[in-house]
Amino acid sequence: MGSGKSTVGELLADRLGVAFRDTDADIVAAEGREISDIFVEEGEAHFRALERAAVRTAVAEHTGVLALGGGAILDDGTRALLAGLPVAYLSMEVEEAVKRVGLNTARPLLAVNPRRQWRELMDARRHLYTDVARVVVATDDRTPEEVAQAVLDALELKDA
Ligand SMILES: Nc1ncnc2c1ncn2[C@@H]1O[C@H](COP(=O)(O)OP(=O)(O)O)[C@@H](O)[C@H]1O
Ligand SMILES: O=C(O)C1=C[C@@H](OP(=O)(O)O)[C@@H](O)[C@H](O)C1
Ligand SMILES: [Mg+2]
Repeated sequence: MGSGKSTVGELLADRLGVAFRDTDADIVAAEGREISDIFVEEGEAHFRALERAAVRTAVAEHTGVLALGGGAILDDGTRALLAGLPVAYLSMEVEEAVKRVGLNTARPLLAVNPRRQWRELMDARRHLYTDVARVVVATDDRTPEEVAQAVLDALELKDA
């Protein structure tokens, strides 16, 4: 959360001259309510199922850059959908995460004690990110434009 998937994904799509999609935005549009409302009203398991369906649809019908939510990799089915695709893991340290999204209530999983919650989430998730990703790009001391360039370089992609 907050590593820049949505921001950098859009920049990357511009650089590549392809379309951009974001599964969180797809879910909000399809459900007609915010992510935080889905978590509160129906819980995380339900959100992960909606997310899996959104990833399945996007992978099937979209050509371009796709940003996922940070917890998408927790779901076995979602990880299976990503197998073999050029997935980039945008990493950062906890202090940078707190600066970027620390008290942002749009992210329900960080709503209370963001530093501790972010550490706990990362302890549970780090190995899944590195398993699924083809490349890892550190974002801490880079602007979004620099991150996009680093992803292009790491995946050996060329500008449009
Ligand atoms: N490389 C960066 N440096 C500084 N701030 C960033 C960077 N990437 C993203 N941000 C900011 O961090 C916040 C979260 O970015 P976002 O793209 O929504 O992350 P994600 O989709 O991974 O949760 C936004 O306010 C965004 O402007
Ligand atoms: O890490 C997570 O579990 C989540 C990350 C969010 O997306 P971003 O990673 O784009 O913030 C969003 O899908 C939801 O709040 C849950
Ligand atoms: Mg996002």
